[in-house]
Amino acid sequence: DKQFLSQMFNIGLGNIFKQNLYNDAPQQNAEYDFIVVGSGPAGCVLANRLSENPQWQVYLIEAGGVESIPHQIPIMAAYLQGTHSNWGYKSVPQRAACLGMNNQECALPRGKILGGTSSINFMIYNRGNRRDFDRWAEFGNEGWSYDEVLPYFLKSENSQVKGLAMSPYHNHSGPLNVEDVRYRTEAAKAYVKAAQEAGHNKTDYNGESQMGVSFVQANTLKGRRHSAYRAYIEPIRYTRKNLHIVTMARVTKVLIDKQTKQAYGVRLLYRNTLYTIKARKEVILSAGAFNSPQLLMLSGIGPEDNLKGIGVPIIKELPVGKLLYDHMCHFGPTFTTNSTGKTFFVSHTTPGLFASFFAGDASTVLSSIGGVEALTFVKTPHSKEPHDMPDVKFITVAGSLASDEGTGLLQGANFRPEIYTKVYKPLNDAQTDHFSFLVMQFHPKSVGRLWLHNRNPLEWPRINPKFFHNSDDVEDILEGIKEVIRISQMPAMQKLGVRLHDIPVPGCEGHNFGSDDYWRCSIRVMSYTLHHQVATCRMGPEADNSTVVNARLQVHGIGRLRVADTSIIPFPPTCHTNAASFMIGEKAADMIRAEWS
Ligand SMILES: Cc1cc2nc3c(=O)[nH]c(=O)nc-3n(C[C@H](O)[C@H](O)[C@H](O)COP(=O)(O)OP(=O)(O)OC[C@H]3O[C@@H](n4cnc5c(N)ncnc54)[C@H](O)[C@@H]3O)c2cc1C
Repeated sequence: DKQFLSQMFNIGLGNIFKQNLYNDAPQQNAEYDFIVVGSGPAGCVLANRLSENPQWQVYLIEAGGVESIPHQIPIMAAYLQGTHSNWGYKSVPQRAACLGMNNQECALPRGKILGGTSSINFMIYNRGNRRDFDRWAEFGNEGWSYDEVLPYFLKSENSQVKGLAMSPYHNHSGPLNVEDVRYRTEAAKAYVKAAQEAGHNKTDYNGESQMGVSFVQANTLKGRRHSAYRAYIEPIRYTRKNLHIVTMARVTKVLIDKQTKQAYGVRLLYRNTLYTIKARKEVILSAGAFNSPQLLMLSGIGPEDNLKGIGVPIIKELPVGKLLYDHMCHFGPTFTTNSTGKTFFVSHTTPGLFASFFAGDASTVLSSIGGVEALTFVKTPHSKEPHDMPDVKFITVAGSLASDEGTGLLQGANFRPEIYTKVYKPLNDAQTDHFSFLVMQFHPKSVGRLWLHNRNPLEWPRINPKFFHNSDDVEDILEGIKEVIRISQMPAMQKLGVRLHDIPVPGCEGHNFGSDDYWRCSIRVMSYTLHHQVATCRMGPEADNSTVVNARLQVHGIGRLRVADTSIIPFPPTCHTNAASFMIGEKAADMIRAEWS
């Protein structure tokens, strides 16, 4: 069966064929109206919306390739991190977090593919708290309050979630599909009930209030991944003649006139040749929270000390990469039930399952979005946030690191093998039914940064998220873990015989299992980022020396250059970041259209 899985990975001939046939290979000194660098959600939206104007020639440049069969199968999400669709970044070794990872390096995957990270992510659709956006606006970003961004969330959404047909918070005619996950385990159903027994309301977390529990809303279409590529590019790729797309092409620099401080194009590496591509109107960086700042710095826009240190002439001094927020979580706790044989393990996969999936059956385990089933937004007792602002979230996941038997998830997250062999393999061996929680903190006090250690554009930026340098962040997650355990003791859970899986994680055996100190230790060992890096090109008024772009997403002091992706988000949001990236793309496209039309 494992062999069958690996064979599935190697299929994709149709895509390779398409990629060669429809690739708009660069021509030296070619000119377009807009150059969009990077095809994540923001880049795909921009490419689509700007090319709605037939007068405008748009060039979308993507460093990676195209989706193939495994990208479509939601349960395989974690495996995609082991493929070329992932840039494969790792943090510098951490001293206060990721202690369970090889060399204490946290894995920081990012999509390198047409569709960007939306083609390898876990497909959770989650927009954020009203107060997040109101805070962006209060920070000096005119036009970004909740009431002003909601129309752009709606514009992108095609909701098919049951019970939301009449909700003013949802649209049913946008390009990006949102639906329920049809495959649901008994444990998840019991959990949603138990959370309500514990006092958490059932809610639509993308609606009036986030607070409470809900089954997850997913970016899938009939049970298959619906990425930015599928939603915004595929439907127009072969028909819209003014949209030009090149894949496997890497932008190495933005070209900026030193006198006028105007961007006029990009340098592009394609099949070992460097090209100059020119923009008549604008260059838009949508290369993601690591690569947009990297490209700015390679182009002479960044902190003076860093650029001087690597010998890049400075065009504009700005605090690019000086801020980096992310959402850390604790992988666990895991709970067992008193049954066996129901939990999905990868060795249960059969060719028949794949056959029914591709025949259109969206109800099998293959449509489960990497095992994610329910979300609970919680304000813990020690939180000083307003009453409607959660500080932690619980992600209910079918199974655990045992589900893929120590393969995709373990390797993708860079966990040391003994984490699996000691803590999770016993669940495999006994085929014990179980489920887990990722307990995530929304508003960390720890702040990281990103910098370049040389000017080679093909090298990784250095990334130090400094997770848990402020131990208040650990305390928030500890509060969350205690609440999860309380919910597990509710009648609906007890009917399944739910109990805490109590094998201590390696490195924490010295603490009494279940004590606060045990969990504090476990939080630092089993730290697992949810990959919501933001603020590396922070949006805000120019007078604020922590910001890189203004509210129109224009780089301060540079003409014809914008950044539009999650790097502009000024504060850690109360959500996952994919939906926001679509919203940013929609809003950016509207602003650009208004300015150039
Ligand atoms: C494993 C994982 C799981 C996640 N799960 C979820 C989830 O379930 N729900 C959720 O809301 N969020 C999730 N996220 C986060 C979310 O997917 C991202 O925040 C979002 O997709 C970011 O979009 P973006 O447009 O900012 O950039 P990206 O999607 O990162 O896109 C950037 C694109 O630019 C390209 N690029 C970069 N540099 C260059 C260059 N020099 N030249 C050409 N192209 C370049 C990249 O290859 C990439 O395609 C997850 C992230 C990860 C990594």
